[in-house]
Parts: sequence; C-alpha cells; structure tokens
Amino acid sequence: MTRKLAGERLVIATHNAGKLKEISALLAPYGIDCVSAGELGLPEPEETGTTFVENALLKAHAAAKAANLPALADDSGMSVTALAGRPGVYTADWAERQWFEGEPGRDWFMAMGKVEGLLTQLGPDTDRSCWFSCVLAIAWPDGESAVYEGRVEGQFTWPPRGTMGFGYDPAFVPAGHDETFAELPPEAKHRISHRADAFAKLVAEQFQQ
Ligand SMILES: O=c1nc[nH]c2c1ncn2[C@H]1C[C@H](O)[C@@H](COP(=O)(O)OP(=O)(O)OP(=O)(O)O)O1
Ligand SMILES: [Mg+2]
Repeated sequence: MTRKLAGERLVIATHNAGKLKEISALLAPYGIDCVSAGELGLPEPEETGTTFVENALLKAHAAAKAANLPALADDSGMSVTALAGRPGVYTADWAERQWFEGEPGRDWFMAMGKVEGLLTQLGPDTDRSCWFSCVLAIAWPDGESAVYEGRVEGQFTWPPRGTMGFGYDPAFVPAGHDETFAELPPEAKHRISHRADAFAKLVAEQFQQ
C-alpha cells in the first residue's frame, strides 16, 4: 500500500552525519518538517540483518516506534566486483570506531586501505569496478513500511582524493567522471548517487505531488 507523506514530521533515522546532510539536502525542496534520530536522542539500533533491505527496515521501524512518527532510514555500502561484492552490507564495519577530537567517528582511511590491500594482492591488472548501493526504508508507527533501492557504478581508485562527502567517497570515481565523489560538489553527487537514485523512487511513490 502506498501512503503519501504530507504535513507529517519525518524522522531521519541515521546517526551518520554525512548521510544526514545528504538526506536533508535531498528532502529540502519538498518542505517536509524533519528531525534527526540524534536530535530526538534515539538509540542506534544494532544492525543484525544480512542485507541492506533488512538493515534499512530494522532502523526505520525502530525509529518510527520510538518516536511515534514516520521514519526514513538508509542502509548503504560499497561492493567491489573482484572481492565478490565485499564489503557490501559490512562497509561501515570495516572502519573501526574511533574518537576524533573528542567526537565519535570511524576510520574511513583504514577501511578504504583494506579494500586497496585486497585489490593489490590480486595483482596490478585487477578489475577495480565497484558500486555503491543504497536502500531507503520508510516506516510508520503502525508497522507499515516500504523500501527503495538505488545504485551507482564506478571504479575504486587509490590513493584517495578529495575532501567533500563522507565515508568511502575519496576512493570512488563514478562512471563517466574523472573526479572522485569527494572531489565533486554535493550537487553533482546528488545528480548521480546511489542515495539520489533511491530517493527519486521514494519521492515518486510517497510524496504528495
Ligand atoms: O555516499 C556514500 N559515500 C561514501 N561512503 C558511503 C556512502 N554511502 C554509504 N557509504 C559507506 C559508509 C557508511 O558508513 C557505510 C554504510 O553503513 P550504514 O550502516 O548504512 O551506515 P552508518 O552505520 O554509517 O549510519 P546509520 O546506520 O546510522 O545510518 O557505507
Ligand atoms: Mg549503521
């Protein structure tokens, strides 16, 4: 069942500052009143699923129930062809949790380095193609939900380049571009990203047009 969003407050159910910024920018033109999981003090649920869909649904349902509001969650990751799709759903886990100047964060450079290390072991002519996936899940307090999947193809590059974006962006060159996602301005990333792809499908089905 499709349930159009209108006039209701929406929880952005992520604890990742980079995602929050991107999802807020994607939502901005629609005038939806948003609040983040962090602002509401919601706990970060354990991601026990083995697929993006399972984890996105788990996060959206947990936030919708806890806040008694509709909630939008994102589960995403990078899959490398030559690594049989790894790290995939475990993309965040490959980056150890660390403290940076008193703030909790993750060591993305180390995580990208793990991918690079595995590709290097496979030899100099290894296929470096990879893709980002994003599953957006929207859930309501009564248990209803819907999921939308997006994807963007590209190449894993080393060393990492650029300072924009977040996560694995500095090592990802989207197909048809020379710059990494961390070198492209946010508007350019929003035209082609896995998140923007999933978001367009969400908008088409769930937003009052
Ligand atoms: O556009 C992207 N540009 C770069 N890296 C990205 C992107 N999209 C996902 N990624 C990577 C990093 C992220 O940590 C992981 C997803 O892990 P994932 O569990 O979905 O997110 P998370 O734990 O960081 O935040 P939360 O679960 O609170 O939404 O994939
Ligand atoms: Mg997570």
